[in-house]
Amino acid sequence: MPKLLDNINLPSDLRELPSDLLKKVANELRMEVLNLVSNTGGHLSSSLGVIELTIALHYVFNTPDDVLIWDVGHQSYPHKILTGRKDRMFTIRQRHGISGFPKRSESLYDSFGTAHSSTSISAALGMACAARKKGNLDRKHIAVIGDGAISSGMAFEALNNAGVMDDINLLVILNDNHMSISPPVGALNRYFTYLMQGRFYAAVDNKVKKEFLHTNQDIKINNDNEFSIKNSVVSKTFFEEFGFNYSGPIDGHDINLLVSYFQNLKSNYGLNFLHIVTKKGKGYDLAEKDPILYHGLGKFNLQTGIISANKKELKKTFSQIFGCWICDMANEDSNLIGVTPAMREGSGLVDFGEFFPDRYFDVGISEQHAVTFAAGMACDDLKPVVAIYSTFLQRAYDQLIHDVAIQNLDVTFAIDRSGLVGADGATHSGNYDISFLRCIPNLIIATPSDENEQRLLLTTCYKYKGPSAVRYPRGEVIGVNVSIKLDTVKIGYGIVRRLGKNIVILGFGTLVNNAMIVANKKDFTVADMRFVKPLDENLIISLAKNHNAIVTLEDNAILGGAGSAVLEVLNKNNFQIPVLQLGIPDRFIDQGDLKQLNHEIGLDPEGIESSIISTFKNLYV
Ligand SMILES: Cc1ncc(C[n+]2csc(CCOP(=O)(O)OP(=O)(O)O)c2C)c(N)n1
Ligand SMILES: CC(=O)[C@@H](O)[C@H](O)COP(=O)(O)O
Ligand SMILES: [Mg+2]
Repeated sequence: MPKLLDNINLPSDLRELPSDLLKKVANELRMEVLNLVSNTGGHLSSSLGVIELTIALHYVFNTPDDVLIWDVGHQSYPHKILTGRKDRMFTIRQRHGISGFPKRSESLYDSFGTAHSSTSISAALGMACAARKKGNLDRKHIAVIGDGAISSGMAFEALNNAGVMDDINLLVILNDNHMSISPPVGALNRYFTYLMQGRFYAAVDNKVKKEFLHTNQDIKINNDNEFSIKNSVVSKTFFEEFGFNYSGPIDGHDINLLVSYFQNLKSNYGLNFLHIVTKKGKGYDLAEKDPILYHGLGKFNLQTGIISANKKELKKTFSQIFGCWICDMANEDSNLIGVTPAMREGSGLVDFGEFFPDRYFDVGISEQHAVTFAAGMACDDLKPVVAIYSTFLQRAYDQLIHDVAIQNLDVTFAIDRSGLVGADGATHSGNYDISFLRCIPNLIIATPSDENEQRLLLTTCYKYKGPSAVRYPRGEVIGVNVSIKLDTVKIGYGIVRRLGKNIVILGFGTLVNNAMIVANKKDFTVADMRFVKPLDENLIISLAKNHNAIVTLEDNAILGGAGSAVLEVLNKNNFQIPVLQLGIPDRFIDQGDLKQLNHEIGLDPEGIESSIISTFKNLYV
């Protein structure tokens, strides 16, 4: 059967259709996304939840002239399919393929690059101000933001700013699916439920209503599946108080309803806020039932869904090792507190949250708050561990310096996803943490080379009374035995893993294992430096004295990283020796398979060996 989607390559094609065919387009688009992600992997649940919204937006608004910004952007797959990329979607998240997030360089329809959350309202507001200045009063600026993303401070800063601006053509659409990656947290979420209670809305799928409200004890759904509303009157909403014209909540899966709302809003110049309710994973039963599992995933079989592999056969991940460690440490120390800014599953904190509910805090997408919140607890002798992705810690840099380090507070940062992350690409790479952390006084920085070292260094840093950070990469561990003890090592000391000759490789983090492969072949020396700060100066100088050249190796940006720290030590000691710095080159590295990326930037064993040979060919033969 010919599909409508076959003839839709751009939103202009969509706009040719009568509105009664849009439901059919939605069914086809949903199948297209499902088929795609089952073959490529990617962000599924969120994309399935915005099928009708995406179609209605492109149908009514004049994209790309009207600006459309997807917050986080992990839900942009249907948008990409409708905006000229349908035939290349099979390359999504792969090297040189389509990005998993909106990207300005990829399409005119991607008005703003997103991936880190809660930026959409600020960016849309900025563009709206620019349009006002240029006298372009027709352009609409639309920010689509989820109930998770809108809870972040940055979104509020933008709303606050927008609320006092005149002549701004801005539409904020809150896509409220009652989920972040994990179940929603925080009072704002409670407020959204309250809005649902107070503002009865027509024609919403009762299944959606019921599930949306199931956490709220006050709401009863009677026999004919309607609400008996306890607090049935909401006077002015929070968003109206901010100066927005609020409408909703409406059913975000009713495509005709969305179209009629958008047609009204299109001609309504000013600050508009539309609250829609959707279901994460909509239309794929398995994802509806378990939107967390189907949030971001690898390839899977559409019929059977994700089949969990035999756990014994799989290597653990560094996040799982952290998850075990924090439970063990919490058993030993009742002052330990675990904090996550909305990354419970990814950070390995599911068990900790279950076993220690009183000591577990998911603070929502609020990295800045997470860090200062931990600092506050540390003032009262609690021992917070902030589990955070390297890329998201960037958001909380000032809090780390101003609230933790200057006051020398005892906060441990468990920094996951350091180095390149693969399919999420440049926006999510943790390439900068060594560079941005090592200039902060008081802070200890550890770089474990394997899972046993990870546990040792986590315990060491945790027991240190002051700020500390342990960074480890995304994905599988190396495969060494892990001691179940909670042992510590001496802070600021590295260890020589292999004694060879001529050239010494000073390794930071898991790349030490690649260094060992090269060194075993070429008879070089390898030191696992363990700490970037304090750096083992004595070890560096003594190894420098006994070798002809030094190679530094790290999965951090080459600029300002651990290699630079080694150069500073040599310089301070007036030591002259050739040094080759190996690390992540000074450019943004887009998505791709991690192995392939490491090969491309010369950080796999072959690349390391060939860099050393070409640089030092005269020094070791
Ligand atoms: C600053 C930042 N912190 C954390 C994340 C990780 N993250 C990606 S999507 C997501 C949940 C977003 O929830 P919501 O906005 O409600 O969108 P939904 O997935 O429900 O559609 C989180 C926490 C991120 N992308 N950016
Ligand atoms: C969109 C987003 O920011 C997250 O979903 C992220 O993609 C998770 O990454 P991991 O798969 O590394 O947990
Ligand atoms: Mg959500």
